[in-house]
Amino acid sequence: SSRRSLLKAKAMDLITSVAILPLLVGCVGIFSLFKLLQRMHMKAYLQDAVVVITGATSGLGRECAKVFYAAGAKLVLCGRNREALEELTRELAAPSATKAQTYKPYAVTFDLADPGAIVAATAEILQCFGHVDILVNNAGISYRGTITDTTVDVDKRVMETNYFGPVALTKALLPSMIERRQGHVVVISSIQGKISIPFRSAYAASKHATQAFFDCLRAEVEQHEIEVTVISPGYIHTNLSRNAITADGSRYGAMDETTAQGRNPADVAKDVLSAVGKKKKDVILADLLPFLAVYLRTLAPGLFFGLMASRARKERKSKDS
Ligand SMILES: NC(=O)C1=CN([C@@H]2O[C@H](COP(=O)(O)OP(=O)(O)OC[C@H]3O[C@@H](n4cnc5c(N)ncnc54)[C@H](OP(=O)(O)O)[C@@H]3O)[C@@H](O)[C@H]2O)C=CC1
Ligand SMILES: CCCCCCCCCCCCCCCC(=O)OCC(=O)COP(=O)(O)O
Repeated sequence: SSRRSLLKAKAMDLITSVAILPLLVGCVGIFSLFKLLQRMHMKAYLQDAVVVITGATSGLGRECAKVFYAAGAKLVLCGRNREALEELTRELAAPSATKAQTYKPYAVTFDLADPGAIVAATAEILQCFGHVDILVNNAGISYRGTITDTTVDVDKRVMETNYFGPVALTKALLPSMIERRQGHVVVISSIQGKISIPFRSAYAASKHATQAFFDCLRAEVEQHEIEVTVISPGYIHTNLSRNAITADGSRYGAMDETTAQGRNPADVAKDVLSAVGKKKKDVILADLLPFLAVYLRTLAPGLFFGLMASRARKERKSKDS
């Protein structure tokens, strides 16, 4: 009887391996096919798409310009510094390995903190290629300071650049997207649009407002076939901390260690391209700790606020010593 049960066990092994193997092969095959179709769809979506990128003069915006250009997008590059935009255009025109058909970008210069300039810029943007398919609201400034020392003018400046500017530009471009029943609004927010850390009040507030506004927009424009993607990166190695403003409105001017140790902007730009190509709705591009912090804020707010208070105490102490 022991021989019979051994045979039975062997037969069972054979049956399960015969059944599991094709199942595994099938799953891998379906997954690969799904990935291939996704890549093909992404390629078709980005090739010839008219993409407007704000803050294209440096950092993440500049790298986004490179990846969207290489994907065959028709770019409208925005920033305040015309020379930097022209230099980028020359760099993009240099021979590269891309197989996609590429197009010479247009440059539109305007200050996002100036509502009048946004109206004029919108007309110029729409004239470049006749319409806009994808708007990447990337431009932004950061801030460092204590709430008690910071003038309300500084709060407003950060809000104007990071929140009212993108909101005004989006509102100005939306009617033409709605009319075509086609469009995609992307916004580069921050992990600080989901959690608030000490000495970043104006910046975190502007990014929380951004998250809220574009979440509302997503729901409202779904009926017009318009996509909305909110991207929340963690630290990136750019000039963000150097360009940050302080409590009295002066430039911070230093490269913080957190920024210096941040992700390579070229890698983040690839993730942005992928999120846009896949029409993702909300994406966090950060390391494990900030990622967990977002969940801690929701699941155990008391603990999160305690950690932030201790962070504030430590930072104040290290500044005083
Ligand atoms: N670096 C980081 O750690 C992180 C960055 N982010 C976000 O990424 C985005 C890009 O920042 P990043 O590349 O890091 O920083 P950079 O300082 O390198 O780039 C900021 C860009 O925004 C533009 N800009 C700033 N103010 C204005 C304005 N008033 N009008 C028009 N353009 C303006 C700048 O253009 P100009 O040449 O005119 O100054 C520049 O191109 C920002 O929204 C930032 O909040 C999010 C998470 C982390
Ligand atoms: C279950 C365990 C959870 C542990 C959580 C511990 C909490 C740790 C706090 C981590 C804080 C991360 C802050 C990340 C901030 C960030 O990435 O900001 C991106 C920016 O926008 C950077 O701008 P800045 O001007 O501040 O350089």
